[in-house]
Amino acid sequence: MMNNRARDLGIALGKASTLIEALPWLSRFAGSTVVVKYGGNAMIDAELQRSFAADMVFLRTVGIHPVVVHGGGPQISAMLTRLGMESEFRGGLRVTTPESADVVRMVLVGQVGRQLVGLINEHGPFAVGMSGEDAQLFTAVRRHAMVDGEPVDIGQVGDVAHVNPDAVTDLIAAGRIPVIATVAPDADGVVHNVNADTAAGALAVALNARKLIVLTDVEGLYANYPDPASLVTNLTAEELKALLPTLDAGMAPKMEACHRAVLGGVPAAHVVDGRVPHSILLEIFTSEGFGTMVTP
Ligand SMILES: Nc1ncnc2c1ncn2[C@@H]1O[C@H](COP(=O)(O)OP(=O)(O)O)[C@@H](O)[C@H]1O
Ligand SMILES: CC(=O)N[C@@H](CCC(=O)OP(=O)(O)O)C(=O)O
Repeated sequence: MMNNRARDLGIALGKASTLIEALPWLSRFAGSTVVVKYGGNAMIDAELQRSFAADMVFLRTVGIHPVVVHGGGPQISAMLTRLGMESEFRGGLRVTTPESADVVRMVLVGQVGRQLVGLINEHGPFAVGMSGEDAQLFTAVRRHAMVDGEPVDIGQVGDVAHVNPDAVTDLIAAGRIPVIATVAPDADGVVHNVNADTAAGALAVALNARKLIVLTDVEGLYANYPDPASLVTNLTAEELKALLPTLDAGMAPKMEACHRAVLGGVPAAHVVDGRVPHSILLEIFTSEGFGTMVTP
């Protein structure tokens, strides 16, 4: 039987080797911007939210610039239910009336965004919440959902037509962590509901990010969903392009965002399991990486 001293030494050596394994990644990514999309389904547990906040502060402390784009789909649906309103999705996107657009904005900006800002700021004066409306961060253009190959009108739902990166880079230069809610005005000032994966992909391109990391509630992309043996660890943009039309509602916007990011010059886009505490750190600072990685 192993004595306690030998066991403690083994644990200590394991910790030291984890730290030393991080060294090349720490120097490689210092000074770069990483866009992290934090999905509403990965936010359900308070402990996970706290570890997510600590991870963002960890990245900032080692000289990486994290930019958080958050979702909140389940939280919007819960609020709509409380208000006696229906949630309807077409092609993975929420059908958004002027009334539900108000609720989307209230929940993303006033509830989910505030919560994340508060958790990050338990560590110091770092996080600043904003939405696509602030400093003209995003200009939206109305989009349709694709259902059975046909475009369907789903109301006030937008894609990102234009990004003002200064709105974010000014905050980064001041040492802040931007926490972004994805509602955005169109050219006429009408606020649109933008899917958070979509917005994160567009923002990663506009910021010349080193990585886009999408945190969700599944290990990564399954080629043959839901067979866990079909987890795809790496794929190129071209391989992904072939898969996109086959993907179901939840995964489609994420993989489209990864595709848009790498085609737009982001060197790597990842989908990782937000249910695993510190999965972002495992992805960035270990040689094996974590989840699914898309490269150009
Ligand atoms: N091919 C696939 N691989 C992995 N997950 C998939 C796939 N197709 C559909 N999904 C579903 O997508 C979900 C993630 O999307 P979603 O629920 O919108 O999460 P989020 O709130 O993080 O944006 C997974 O929980 C899974 O049920
Ligand atoms: C147009 C559209 O569908 N918008 C999303 C915005 C929030 C989101 O994307 O949240 P998750 O990342 O948690 O799914 C919605 O209304 O649910």
